[in-house]
Amino acid sequence: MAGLFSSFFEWISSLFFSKSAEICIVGLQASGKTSFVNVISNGQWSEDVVPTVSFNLRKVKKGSVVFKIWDVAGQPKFRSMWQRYCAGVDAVVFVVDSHDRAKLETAQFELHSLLQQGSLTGVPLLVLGNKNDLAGHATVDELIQILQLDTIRSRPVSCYSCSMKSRHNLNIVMQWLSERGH
Ligand SMILES: Nc1nc2c(ncn2[C@@H]2O[C@H](COP(=O)(O)OP(=O)(O)OP(=O)(O)O)[C@@H](O)[C@H]2O)c(=O)[nH]1
Ligand SMILES: [Mg+2]
Repeated sequence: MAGLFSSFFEWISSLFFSKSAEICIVGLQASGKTSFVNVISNGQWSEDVVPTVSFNLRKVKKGSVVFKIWDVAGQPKFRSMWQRYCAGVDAVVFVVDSHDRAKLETAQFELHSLLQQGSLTGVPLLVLGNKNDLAGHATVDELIQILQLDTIRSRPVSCYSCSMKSRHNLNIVMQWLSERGH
């Protein structure tokens, strides 16, 4: 009963005290960016996701935070667009397929090229090591090392291992993103 009452109270307060956060999601193709947006917006995970062309803009309300989310395509021909959508957002989410170890070096290169852009100065970064439901995925410690996350200065950086399929760690990811709301 107490739980029901507090959920009701949270729902009422979210109607009156909503915050907003603008998020840009980038990363190599097939890392799971669109899957992430699908799972957090309607709970649906699918094996058949159409590769994104250019970008999608979605609005998602979670608790008291309204997220404006740029889901930008990851194929090589679209990567030069990333910086345009990342400029001035409240957080950049960089998604990697932690099971596809052969692509981690390219992910490292693309991440650091993006962060060099002056328009992204100070923007918080969240790195998601997605697909941790697959055996042999890279751990957070491995991702920190291979993606050279410990060399990133002048911005908050966090890294979580997660799975859009099993939803592992999605609560903590959404908590991190909600803290970017204002
Ligand atoms: N096993 C597993 N597969 C996943 C997971 N997340 C996404 N996938 C699959 O990975 C494939 C690519 O997912 P997308 O969400 O389209 O990837 P994307 O990063 O949006 O790709 P682009 O739009 O081309 O940049 C799809 O077949 C998804 O079902 C996960 O957590 N585990
Ligand atoms: Mg996509």
